[in-house]
Amino acid sequence: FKGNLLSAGIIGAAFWRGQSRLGVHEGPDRIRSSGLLERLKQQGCAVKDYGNLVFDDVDESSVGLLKSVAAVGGANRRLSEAMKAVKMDGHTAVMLGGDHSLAIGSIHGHSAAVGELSVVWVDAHADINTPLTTYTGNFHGQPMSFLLHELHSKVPVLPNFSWVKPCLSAKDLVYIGLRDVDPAEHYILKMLGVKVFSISEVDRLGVARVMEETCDYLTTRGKKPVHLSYDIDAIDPSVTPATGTPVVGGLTYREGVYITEHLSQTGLLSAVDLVEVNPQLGKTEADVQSTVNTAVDLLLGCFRRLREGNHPTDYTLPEP
Ligand SMILES: O=C(O)[C@H]1NCCC[C@H]1CCC[B-](O)(O)O
Ligand SMILES: [Mn+2]
Ligand SMILES: [Mn+2]
Ligand SMILES: [Mn+2]
Repeated sequence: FKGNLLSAGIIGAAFWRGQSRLGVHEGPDRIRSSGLLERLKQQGCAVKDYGNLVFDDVDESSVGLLKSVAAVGGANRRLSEAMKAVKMDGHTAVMLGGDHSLAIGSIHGHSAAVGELSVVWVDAHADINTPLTTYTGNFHGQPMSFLLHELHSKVPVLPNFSWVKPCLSAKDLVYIGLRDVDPAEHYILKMLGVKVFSISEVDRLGVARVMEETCDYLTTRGKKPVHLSYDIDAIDPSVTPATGTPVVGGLTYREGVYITEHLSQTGLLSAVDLVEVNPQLGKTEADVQSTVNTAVDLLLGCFRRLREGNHPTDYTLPEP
């Protein structure tokens, strides 16, 4: 561990086949071109860009209503290998999506490097349908079912998915921002006793208390590395409209950034996904820019940016 020097390892995952709205694969390069790496360096963070993953074309096999099964499995296998490598290099990993099916590879690869971890999932949605409960067949609504030990017996064998081993326990998962959850997902969350701070809890407790309770809950059984999986649609669509499944009544910009600031100061943040930014879905260029700027600010908050201001640790005042 390099003292308290923060170091970000960036992986672009320009992948869209976990859902059906074209454009989300443009997310990584759009976030980069908005200055993410430069801004990270300006705030004293070391940065290594691992570029965008190259995903092989696969012969698709339809499995019931499931869409792009082999492509999703293959892309996530590639991402898992890349995430493990970035973590083994000692960085805090940053996975730029792409759709949320990519959390399968991101969390799997993170766990391959660090072992047991905890997950904070910030999203309007639980993304915990199994391949048998999904009604859309879109894998961005299913990633959590492949990761949880407790759901392993409910997930069928699928082409290109045999490499996935469950790596997360339900007690090490916290959701923040839920406001559009399917009945099957709600049943699963209750059955497994997963800790959920829906938007109602954010309203009731306030985001500061939600974050205190999240961190207390996750550190009760020992401090594990934290994987933050941030779906941009957790934020209110008035701020981040350029996304595939917007839902009214989301987190404010301030609440969204507070979440990342709080997790950053725990010192436990080990990997972050920033997914579902779809530049093609903004009505105006301003809509797209607002969405992308928010994504960048959320990520800067993960690397100790404070809204009060920052200065480089080695800063000295100029002498006359
Ligand atoms: O399973 C699904 O397809 C649906 N289930 C209910 C919420 C909307 C959608 C999944 C959205 C995936 B997300 O969070 O990555 O946008
Ligand atoms: Mn999601
Ligand atoms: Mn979502
Ligand atoms: Mn989505």
